[in-house]
Amino acid sequence: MLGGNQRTDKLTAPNMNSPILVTGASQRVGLALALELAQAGHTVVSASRSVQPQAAHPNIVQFQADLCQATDRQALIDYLHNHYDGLRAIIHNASLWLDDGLDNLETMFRLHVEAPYHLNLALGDLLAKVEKADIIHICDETSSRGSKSHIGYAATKAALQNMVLSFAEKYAPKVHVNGILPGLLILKEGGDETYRQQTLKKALLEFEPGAGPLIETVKYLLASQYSTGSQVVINGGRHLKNRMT
Ligand SMILES: NC(=O)C1=CN([C@@H]2O[C@H](COP(=O)(O)OP(=O)(O)OC[C@H]3O[C@@H](n4cnc5c(N)ncnc54)[C@H](OP(=O)(O)O)[C@@H]3O)[C@@H](O)[C@H]2O)C=CC1
Ligand SMILES: Nc1nc2c(c(=O)[nH]1)N=C([C@H](O)[C@@H](O)CO)CN2
Repeated sequence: MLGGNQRTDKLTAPNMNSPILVTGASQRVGLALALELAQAGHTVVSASRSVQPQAAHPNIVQFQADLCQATDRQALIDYLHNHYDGLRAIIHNASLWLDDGLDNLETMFRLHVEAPYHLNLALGDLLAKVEKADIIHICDETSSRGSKSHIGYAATKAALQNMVLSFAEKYAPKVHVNGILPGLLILKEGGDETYRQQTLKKALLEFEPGAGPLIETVKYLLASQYSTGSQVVINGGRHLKNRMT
């Protein structure tokens, strides 16, 4: 039973002329997400600095871009406007988990804040051309509690999280804008076992989940007809561990 402004399921079906832009899809979580969406029939435009053979799929277009650079972002914006009728979704996944320092802070600001801000503003017209459009910001659960070891990373992810609220209001009702706040997903390759064990024990669910929880959440949000301005936490209950009760 569909009423009011509800959309029919057929509108969430993959539309080959309205791709999903996934930033940072050359490895790990972003790559797994891009391949999952491509296998579901979506056209995926993947924007990263490197082009990877692992991302080769008939439905994936790899667009090489350093999203810290406005000129590269503009080239991506122009490409999308020149080649597609609309844009089904933008998933801002590109990120750098850098140590603290002024240069690294500037880099993370450019990637986590400036790039999503620029792309959301410049691509709003393409998103508005499809019935069901989404913007998803991949934030971090440290956005809301800080991180003494990654102050700049957490601060820039917090800004990314805040922009969910502003763009959700700006683009309603045609474009839904939501944030995903992961805890642990995939540890860095080659990390030491001590760090791994310490990290796993920070959550109630003491295991390394991989890309799955994020992919499931993206699929839910793409299908949702009543979610915007939401922040979906997927952290294994980390916020409840070792509380001062
Ligand atoms: N892994 C985890 O446990 C957690 C991850 N997250 C978040 O989930 C998302 C995915 O995480 P994960 O897969 O580990 O991330 P990675 O750091 O492994 O990959 C980040 C991606 O961003 C791309 N990227 C980096 N810099 C740029 C740039 N200047 N321009 C364009 N693309 C760039 C990289 O591609 P390339 O180098 O080719 O440019 C890569 O594809 C991220 O947003 C992350 O912050 C949040 C919490 C936990
Ligand atoms: N861009 C990235 N962001 C984050 C990463 C990563 O590898 N790349 N990793 C983490 C950690 O796994 C953290 O969640 C647990 O130590 C956080 N963000």
